[in-house]
Amino acid sequence: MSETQTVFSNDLAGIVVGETAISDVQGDIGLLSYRGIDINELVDVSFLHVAWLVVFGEWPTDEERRRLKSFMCSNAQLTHPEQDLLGQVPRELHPMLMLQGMIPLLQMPEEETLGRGTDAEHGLFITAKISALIAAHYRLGQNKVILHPTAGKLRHDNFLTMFHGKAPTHEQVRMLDAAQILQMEHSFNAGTFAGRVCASTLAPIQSSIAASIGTLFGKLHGGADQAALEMAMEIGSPDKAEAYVKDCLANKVKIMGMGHREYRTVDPRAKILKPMAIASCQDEESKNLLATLVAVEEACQREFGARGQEIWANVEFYKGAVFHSLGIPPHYFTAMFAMARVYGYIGHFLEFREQSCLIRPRAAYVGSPPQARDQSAA
Ligand SMILES: CC(=O)SCCNC(=O)CCNC(=O)[C@H](O)C(C)(C)COP(=O)(O)OP(=O)(O)OC[C@H]1O[C@@H](n2cnc3c(N)ncnc32)[C@H](O)[C@@H]1OP(=O)(O)O
Ligand SMILES: O=C([O-])CC(=O)C(=O)O
Repeated sequence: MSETQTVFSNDLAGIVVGETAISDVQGDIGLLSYRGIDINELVDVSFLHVAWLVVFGEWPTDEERRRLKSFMCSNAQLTHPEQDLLGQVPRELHPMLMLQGMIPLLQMPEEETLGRGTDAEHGLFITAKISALIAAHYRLGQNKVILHPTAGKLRHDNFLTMFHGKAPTHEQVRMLDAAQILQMEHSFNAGTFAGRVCASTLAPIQSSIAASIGTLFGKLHGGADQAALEMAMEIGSPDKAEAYVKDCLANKVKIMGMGHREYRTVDPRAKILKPMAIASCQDEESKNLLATLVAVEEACQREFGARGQEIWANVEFYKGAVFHSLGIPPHYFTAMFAMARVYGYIGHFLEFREQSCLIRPRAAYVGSPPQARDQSAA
């Protein structure tokens, strides 16, 4: 056991627990970059190219692009055994629980086609399967047939077609690409950290990704996307937002999609997603939802301002409005988040394994002191 200074922290806020070269979250000034490139510059780049950059730290060559595209398409089709397994999953099970359960059951490919090692091959195989699992789970829940990807189509063109059963517009694909790029990676967030802890025991990549996905599910983390849009639906209209916010604050209820552990200003992803939501919410119902979200954000800022504090929307707040405009039901939002974040998880798994060590903190024991066993007791 190494001699280290004892630091006590329940929530690890502000504690540095490792190094990473994958992304940089500059919370004070609201900047996020992947591999040294600001997300504002990455948001319009091809989705799979950014994914490769996040995972491997360099842009793919032309040959790697070609191989990756075809690898993704061929694996975004569920095999018969995979379809049978998914068929056993209760239809009403939350998609995040379905993903966390299904990922370790996937049969990993034996051959390597991407030339980046077994862990990377398995990780990217899982990314392709996640999109297929989400679309198939949704369609089974709708009593519809499972659809397969079409070779040559863009990744999210295929996904939206497999989900809805009809081809999306070019604009919808572009919007989903951008939203997914924005969610791809975020340093040592809870889900990624859980995956690193799992990787630290030398568990395989599918265990690490499943651990991350289980952690992403909670409402204080990735699950806030579903919760934020459902909150707007429950509030119903912008004029009721102020009373809702006051009531939450009076009862110490957190407002979903607001606040962040690292950002002390607006989350740079929310800054991009808000105008996207404004552009995409066109029908009356979507416009009302969006106006309700805006009213919640403003009411939060007024209430916190009155106490001399600040609060800002995070990535989750307006993302739901964008997904809603793409016809994605709220309980699939977090699974869509996982579908993007998994590239970050893979990058961290590969990075961590380069300098692997067991992560095992210490606890302050506060139970009864150890006692000698009463020998007279039976
Ligand atoms: C992808 C992601 O994971 S982004 C985050 C998604 N999560 C959410 O949107 C859930 C809502 N937000 C929250 O619960 C929090 O802001 C968190 C969990 C994200 C960050 O929490 P922490 O860093 O622990 O901040 P903390 O909870 O200490 O907040 C500081 C103060 O602001 C308050 N606060 C922070 N966020 C909120 C919120 N959303 N609603 C109401 N009050 C809030 C806290 O109650 C606390 O007040 P206090 O000092 O009077 O006790
Ligand atoms: O970093 C965090 O704590 C949460 C977050 O924004 C993310 O995971 O994208």
